[in-house]
Amino acid sequence: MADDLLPVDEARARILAELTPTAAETVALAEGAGRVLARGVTARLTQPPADVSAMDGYAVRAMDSAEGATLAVVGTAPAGRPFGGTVGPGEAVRIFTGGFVPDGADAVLLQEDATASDGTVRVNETVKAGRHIRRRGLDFAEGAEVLPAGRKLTARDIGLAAASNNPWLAVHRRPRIGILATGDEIALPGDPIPPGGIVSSNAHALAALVRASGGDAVVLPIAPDDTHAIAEVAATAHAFDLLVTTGGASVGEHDLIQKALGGEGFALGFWKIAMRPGKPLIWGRLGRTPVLGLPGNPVSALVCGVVFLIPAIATLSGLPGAAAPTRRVVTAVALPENDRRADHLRATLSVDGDGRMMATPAQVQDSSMLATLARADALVLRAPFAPALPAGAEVEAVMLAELGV
Ligand SMILES: Nc1nc2c(c(=O)[nH]1)N[C@H]1C(S)=C(S)[C@@H](COP(=O)(O)OP(=O)(O)OC[C@H]3O[C@@H](n4cnc5c(N)ncnc54)[C@H](O)[C@@H]3O)O[C@H]1N2
Ligand code: MOO
Repeated sequence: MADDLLPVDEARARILAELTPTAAETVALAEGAGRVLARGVTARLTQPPADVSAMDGYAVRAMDSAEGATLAVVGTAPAGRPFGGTVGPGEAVRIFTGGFVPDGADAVLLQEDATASDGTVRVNETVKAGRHIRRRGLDFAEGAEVLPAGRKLTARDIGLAAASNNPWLAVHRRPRIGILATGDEIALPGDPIPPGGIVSSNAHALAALVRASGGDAVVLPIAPDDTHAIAEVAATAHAFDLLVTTGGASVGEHDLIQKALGGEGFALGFWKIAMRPGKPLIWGRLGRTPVLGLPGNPVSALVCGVVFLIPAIATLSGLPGAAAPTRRVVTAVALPENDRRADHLRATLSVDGDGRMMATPAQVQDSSMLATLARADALVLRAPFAPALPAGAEVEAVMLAELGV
């Protein structure tokens, strides 16, 4: 009987449904970029705090400022040093950008439209009431929420939080992701490689993916294919918001993850999904810690990282977790009919003479081939049982660089 394989979207939905955002922590404004607000940011002042000039020129009364009029300059109002008096009939105050518009004035005469001489200024262009004045509260008012909870902070947001006088921000703690690579045959880069062994790439690649997605990655010591060794490392799982394992996910007798975690109270959610690469994905819970068991094949581990781990980190960070955004591109080659597993074809992108984005899937799509994955710009998505497509047909693709992967 064929395996029962869970559809990718359903698997992702089940994973995300079991994750809750991390608690709030307070960080200095300068540390806030890229973090997700746990509480909204409220303006602690009104901006601008009064009517201010948007230009260098003269604060005037519009009714006195028709072309040809001459006004007496009775004071100055640079930014930060308001003029204390009132602008009376026939008077003007020299003003600079950001200066408070003095009482009595209702417009600003642009410096370029004025001729100053000896304590007076001549109006060379009629001024309308309200001209070049930024009204009090134009940008925001004290007490208003300027940034909502759940927002991932951009450089623009940091500027707004600063302007509204917020030196501290309440953000979700970066999700702490434990990464456990298993296998007798794997060795850390630079360490002696056992006979028939392979250098572990998964833990490092996944740690980079976690960091690029806003998480803190903790790479655990490699666990050999031995239930006790895996269980021992897994006993630290409570320290993490999510434990990610790689290897030992499949059906081989050395594929020990489920067996090894069993003794620690592992509750299996699901196993095996309709996806290529990545079929033997495991989802479950070890005590209170969710566990995402990724396949050992390096490309499978990373593609599953894109499809499941990045959205999981988003949800833990307080963002809506969702499938990676896709773009419509054109396949440069004919694609065969797909089988029951949603395919993720590693492809390079180029722009053709008509400006169309063309995707060329690698000819060999083996899930051990990291060089092909590193060269790829995109994952071309092929739904289960998608019909054959001719070259030139449109397909959906995930842009890897946009995800920082
Ligand atoms: N009879 C079957 N065999 C396999 C099936 C199946 O359904 N029936 N599924 C295949 C698929 S699909 C995948 S994917 C792999 C996944 O297997 P495991 O998760 O159990 O992974 P391992 O057997 O431990 O390793 C597979 C492969 O990856 C290498 N590896 C492991 N860890 C790392 C690491 N940290 N860095 C780099 N490379 C790693 C390992 O040496 C193996 O070559 O199973 C298929 N088999
Ligand atoms: O799904 Mo495995 O990931 O095909 O190699």
